[in-house]
Amino acid sequence: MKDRKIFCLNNIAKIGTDGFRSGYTLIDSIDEAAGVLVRSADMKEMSFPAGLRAIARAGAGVNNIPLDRCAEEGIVVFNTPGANANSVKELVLCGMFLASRDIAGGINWVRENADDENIAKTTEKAKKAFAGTELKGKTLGVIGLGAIGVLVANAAISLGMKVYGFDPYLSVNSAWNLSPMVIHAEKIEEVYAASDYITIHVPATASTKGMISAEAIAQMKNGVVLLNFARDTLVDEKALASALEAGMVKRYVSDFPTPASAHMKNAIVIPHLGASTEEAEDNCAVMAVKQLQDYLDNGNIRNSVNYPEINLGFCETEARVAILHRNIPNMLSQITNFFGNQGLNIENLANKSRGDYAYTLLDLSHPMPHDTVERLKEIDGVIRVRRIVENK
Ligand SMILES: NC(=O)c1ccc[n+]([C@@H]2O[C@H](COP(=O)([O-])OP(=O)(O)OC[C@H]3O[C@@H](n4cnc5c(N)ncnc54)[C@H](O)[C@@H]3O)[C@@H](O)[C@H]2O)c1
Ligand SMILES: O=C(O)CC[C@@H](O)C(=O)O
Repeated sequence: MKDRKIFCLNNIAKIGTDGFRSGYTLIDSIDEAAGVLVRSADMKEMSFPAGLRAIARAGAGVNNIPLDRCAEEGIVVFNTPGANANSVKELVLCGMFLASRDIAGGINWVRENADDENIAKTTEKAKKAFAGTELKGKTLGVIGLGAIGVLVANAAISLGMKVYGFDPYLSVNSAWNLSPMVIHAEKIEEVYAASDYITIHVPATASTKGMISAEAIAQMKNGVVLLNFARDTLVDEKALASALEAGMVKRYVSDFPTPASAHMKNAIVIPHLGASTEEAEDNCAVMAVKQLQDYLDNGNIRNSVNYPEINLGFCETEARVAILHRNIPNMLSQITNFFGNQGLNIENLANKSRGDYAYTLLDLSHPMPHDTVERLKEIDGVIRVRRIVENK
């Protein structure tokens, strides 16, 4: 097997990296890397070496990775959908509890009065300043019903809340997993109008940037609690700060400290702990490493965010070749003709597209001539060719 060098841009749980088979080595720089494992490190301005074939994000959000540039450079990007969803769900529930009574203020009060001999007595007088309300019977709006949103919605139902869910792109899997007690909001405005608590669980993209705008906040109930465990950029922080000052938004619970949110009145800001549990870190690392190895060793793509999924299992013929290319007419016939003209029979072939890009993975009856990769690269529209397996 060819040597496979992997660079970890963030700390990746050992149980994941222990899963690399022999032939893989962890290295200290990206320069020689065939694969990168990353969590939240910002890769948007990084330049990538010519030998880099894949980036595996141990987590859900991929707004730290330049997906289109990677596709253009023949770098397949993976994430690990759902692997940290339970961890985030638990922190969202915690956020709702923290917003419902001033638990943090109460804990601080106890610390500040730790030397008071009569603290047990003064507690009974002081505690009314930290009292609040229950979640049971209140209404929660969940925007984005993916891996996390579904778990949050279902848990809130168990807590006795009335739950509205909004997701115009709901997947079949989410629909299967969602409690039938969740009320289907056809418009986001229904969620704004009905909810005492609103939690957002959508990806950070150009279209979701600033979706919690002044206009959106104006449609929410006075005194709403807003929870953001998705990304800071989803919220217009200027509009939110004014709404918190005015009491229109009672509390903002966020997992994303920014210079603005860290100073906001009535904000509870957590240092990005959503995915920081042993279980989530292990799940993400194991999944990321499996997907990365399956791509590097077998050419199979699972859970990519910039190339289509393809799985041909293990190669059982003499050779396998992987071709990343543009999604334009005549690519497949040029590729199959190339092999046909050399008398090489294609035993298995998979071809799929995703947006502007496509992937062709094929198994051949006989070993390939040594110049196959270079000659395939000459076809207009081909981005990267890899000779994956030679079973001699
Ligand atoms: N705080 C953390 O540590 C942490 C951990 C994991 C994920 N996240 C963030 O949470 C996001 C969601 O994670 P997930 O695992 O649930 O992802 P997911 O892909 O499973 O779910 C996202 C859902 O949002 C929906 N959606 C997209 N655009 C929408 C819109 N405009 N309105 C309503 N719904 C919309 C999609 O249809 C999908 O169902 C991630 O993209 C990431 O940014 C944060
Ligand atoms: O890796 C982390 O700690 C956070 C990951 C989280 O934001 C995600 O999008 O999965």
